Amino acid sequence: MDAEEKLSCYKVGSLPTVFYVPDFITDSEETFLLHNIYGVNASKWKPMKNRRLQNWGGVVHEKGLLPQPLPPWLTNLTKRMYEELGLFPSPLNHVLINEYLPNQGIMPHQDGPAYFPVVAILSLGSPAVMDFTPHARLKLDSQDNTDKDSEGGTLEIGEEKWLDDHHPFSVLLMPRSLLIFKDQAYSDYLHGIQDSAVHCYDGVINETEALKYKESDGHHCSSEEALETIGKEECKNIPRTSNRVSLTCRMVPKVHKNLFRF
Ligand SMILES: O=C(O)CCC(=O)C(=O)O
Ligand SMILES: [Fe+2]
Repeated sequence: MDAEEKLSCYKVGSLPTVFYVPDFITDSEETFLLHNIYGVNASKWKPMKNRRLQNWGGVVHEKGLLPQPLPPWLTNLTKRMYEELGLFPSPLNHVLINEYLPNQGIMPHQDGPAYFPVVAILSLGSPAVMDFTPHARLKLDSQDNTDKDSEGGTLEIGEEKWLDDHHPFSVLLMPRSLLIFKDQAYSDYLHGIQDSAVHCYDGVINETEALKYKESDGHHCSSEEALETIGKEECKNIPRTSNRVSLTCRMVPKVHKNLFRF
């Protein structure tokens, strides 16, 4: 099986370019990564308004990357992603690590133009739901909405209409899973995580794939309490009881060897 065939087994939802790989890493690899992430000098954490982050691989500018080598504890992972996924034209050279407290998230956004348009997000710690919303330019304006509404009235919130069969969708990100999205999912959609301590996973595009692994894992997940409630029909909510740490792994094609040669 080549990389493309292998990846097609992990396709979720109706877009051809969203993939969810449950248990991409093992428990001990998760522990190893968290140990290194929390072992760095405190100054490596950059506080943001609603999360904090570590930047590895160098500084990304609009025009490219001022590179720094990735630390050895990340290179096994990036090498594996490069080789196994077969989606990047050259080895991944940039990793952004985000840490979210249970009530923190990230505003809907599109990743910057400096990156090659494939992103691989590894999740650690607490589960979370990531929401994808079609870009505003793909929204029919309110006049169009009213025209298309069969009742002739105004649309309720949540009934927005989108061009070309674009629809909002959500993905449940379990610990140790890998989410990959590219092309249309990268350029036509914003992605974000709500900053609430409870996430609803009703209707996520990968419910089966995400929950299949929960029964058998038997490990001591930092979010065990949260996991217990998952999968019960009456309660499709995840209480985010502990921190979530994500590793956003990407490739910046344009690398600047010299600081002054931008
Ligand atoms: O934490 C995540 O899963 C998403 C992070 C993200 O979208 C980003 O760093 O651009
Ligand atoms: Fe992002």
